[in-house]
Amino acid sequence: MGISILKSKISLKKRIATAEEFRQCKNQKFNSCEESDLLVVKDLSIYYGCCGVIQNLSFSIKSGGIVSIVGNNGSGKSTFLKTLAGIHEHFCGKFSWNFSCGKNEVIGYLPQHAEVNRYLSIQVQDVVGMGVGAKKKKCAVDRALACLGLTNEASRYIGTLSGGQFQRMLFARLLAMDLDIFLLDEPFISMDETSQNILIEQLFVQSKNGKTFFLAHHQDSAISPYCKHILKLFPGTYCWSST
Ligand SMILES: Nc1ncnc2c1ncn2[C@@H]1O[C@H](COP(=O)(O)OP(=O)(O)OP(=O)(O)O)[C@@H](O)[C@H]1O
Repeated sequence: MGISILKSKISLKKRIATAEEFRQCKNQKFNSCEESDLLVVKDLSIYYGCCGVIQNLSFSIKSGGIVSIVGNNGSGKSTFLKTLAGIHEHFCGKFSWNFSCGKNEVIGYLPQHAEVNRYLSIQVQDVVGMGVGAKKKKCAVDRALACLGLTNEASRYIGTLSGGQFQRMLFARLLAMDLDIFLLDEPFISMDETSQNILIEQLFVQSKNGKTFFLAHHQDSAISPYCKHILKLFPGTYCWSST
């Protein structure tokens, strides 16, 4: 079992969204690949051993936008993201990514507890540039750092960052890779309001430009008004809604 790929010839229609747009408008139409679904989930049940975590989940989405995944502790948010990432393979039913709806087939995954040794003598800019080819590196890293408000932190050693700055650095690393699909597991952990707002603004702007984010978080998060779809997980069931 694993991730299957649907073929399609549809291309993304891109437009540039701005931070100003984020502030002024949260109900505008989202940019999307209009004729084909980016992800189809059908009768998906996910297990640890014989213990079911998620049962008979079905939905489909087009590209572009933020999918909010909420639920109590232990409801299966992380497990669902791990399954979509191809890390957890104990499931039945199916899900299919239509990668040709976007331009990059690599999925960015930010786990809830990233296993990064903070005591390595490595600078922020080096971490952010890790997944980028040499030619594009400087430009991509500078842009990602600026997006996350980390330009002044570029040459700091990662062990000196605060928890919130560290989280933003990990997201900047994914942004620098110019991916189209992101799975973010509680990215607001350790973030104060300022850091959260920087990240929320980026998620919104990037989603309006055709990127798709799956975001596990707590229900009262400030990101909620900017989400295109909401998946609420309950024991043995779920609720899917779209704005
Ligand atoms: N490796 C594992 N082996 C067995 N059971 C697990 C494993 N990881 C998680 N679980 C169980 O699966 C269920 C879902 O866990 P998961 O971490 O996906 O929930 P969550 O919604 O992300 O929780 P939280 O909000 O606390 O992060 C929980 O009952 C948990 O105990």
